[in-house]
Amino acid sequence: MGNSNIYSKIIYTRSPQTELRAWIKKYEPGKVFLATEKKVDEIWMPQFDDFFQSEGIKKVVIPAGENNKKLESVEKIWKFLSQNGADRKSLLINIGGGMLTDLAGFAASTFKRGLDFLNVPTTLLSQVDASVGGKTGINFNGLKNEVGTFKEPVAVIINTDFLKTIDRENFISGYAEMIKHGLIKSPEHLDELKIFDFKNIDYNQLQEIIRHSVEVKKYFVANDFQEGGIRKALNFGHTAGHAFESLAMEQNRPVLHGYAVAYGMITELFLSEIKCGFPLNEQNGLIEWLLNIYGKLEIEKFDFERLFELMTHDKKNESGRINFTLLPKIGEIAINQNCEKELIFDALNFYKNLKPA
Ligand SMILES: NC(=O)c1ccc[n+]([C@@H]2O[C@H](COP(=O)([O-])OP(=O)(O)OC[C@H]3O[C@@H](n4cnc5c(N)ncnc54)[C@H](O)[C@@H]3O)[C@@H](O)[C@H]2O)c1
Ligand SMILES: O=C(O)C(=O)C[C@@H](O)[C@H](O)[C@H](O)COP(=O)(O)O
Ligand SMILES: [Zn+2]
Repeated sequence: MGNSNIYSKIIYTRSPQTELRAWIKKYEPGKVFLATEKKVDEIWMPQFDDFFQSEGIKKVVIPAGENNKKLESVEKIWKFLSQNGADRKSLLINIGGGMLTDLAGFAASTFKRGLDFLNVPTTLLSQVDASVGGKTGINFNGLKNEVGTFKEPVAVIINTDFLKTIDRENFISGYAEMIKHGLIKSPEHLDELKIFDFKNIDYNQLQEIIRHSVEVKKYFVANDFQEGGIRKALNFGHTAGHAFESLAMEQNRPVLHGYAVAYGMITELFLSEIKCGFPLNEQNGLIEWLLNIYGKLEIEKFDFERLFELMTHDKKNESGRINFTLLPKIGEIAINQNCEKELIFDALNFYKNLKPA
């Protein structure tokens, strides 16, 4: 497993065009390209179109939404790059949420075996998590991120102004990954999240909190780029969370990724108490808080087999065993926690019986 101590340059700015101009200058004229998605294109690109046109940058636009994080969309980007003469020394600028940065990062990292890409994340979730750390990928066969690569963007340009146009659901979806960062590494970060007023957002304060979250992500990425060990911390809540997300998708009642992670964290806090002695009083308080923000995905007993089956595809599994990342306490992780089917069913039953807030 390759470890890496290098990571992309992360730039916080309220003037993304200035930063972009400096990056574009590093590449040959005509060899810089732009990928975005429909909604971001409509809301934000009118402010960028003149700039990109003046730099001679061509754009490909993908339909918005998680169901477009798929092979056909990758092909669309590959074709665009191919038809416009992209080569190994080219740069692809990705502007969008996590769907787009995962997808276009994957397209860039595989086209001609990999060209540079730069992420400009436009959702909270992509600013604190998806655009950073080099996991790229697409969903395949009903499974989350089933095909992907590890390749870091050359830079990530974070501008909190983009967050002024995202809706409340997408804001709190991103918030779940921040809560995860607090739980796995930083009680201080968790405390600031508990008191942050996200009904009345102070964008300067938000930028600082985003920075704290990104620091947690960077720590694990820098120490274990290809997830051989401690990077699995960043997957807390995701073994169950991805199963909930896939189940909801196949039952035509999709949930946002961060919501699924919140449901997954509730389930895995239960397992954390049983397997690692996570304090019960704190577990109760956290679950109540999460239920209050995220509500519940209602599940039935007959869903348990399917959820378990989905978990058997988790990327942390080894030798047919389902491995969770669990917490002995806030800020401490225990990776590779193998749980048997019976215990997983107990956890699902615990989740099922919770009363929505
Ligand atoms: N690579 C990683 O490490 C990593 C980490 C976490 C999540 N992810 C992935 O990220 C994806 C979720 O990302 P997401 O939550 O950003 O979803 P998303 O990209 O689908 O964006 C959410 C919604 O917000 C819209 N949107 C984007 N920017 C906007 C803006 N500035 N204003 C208004 N609307 C805007 C989009 O069109 C979409 O409707 C999932 O596929 C998840 O698996 C990847
Ligand atoms: O960066 C990581 O490592 C993560 O696990 C971050 C997660 O929030 C993210 O959802 C990631 O895409 C999940 O990866 P996967 O390997 O479980 O598909
Ligand atoms: Zn996630």
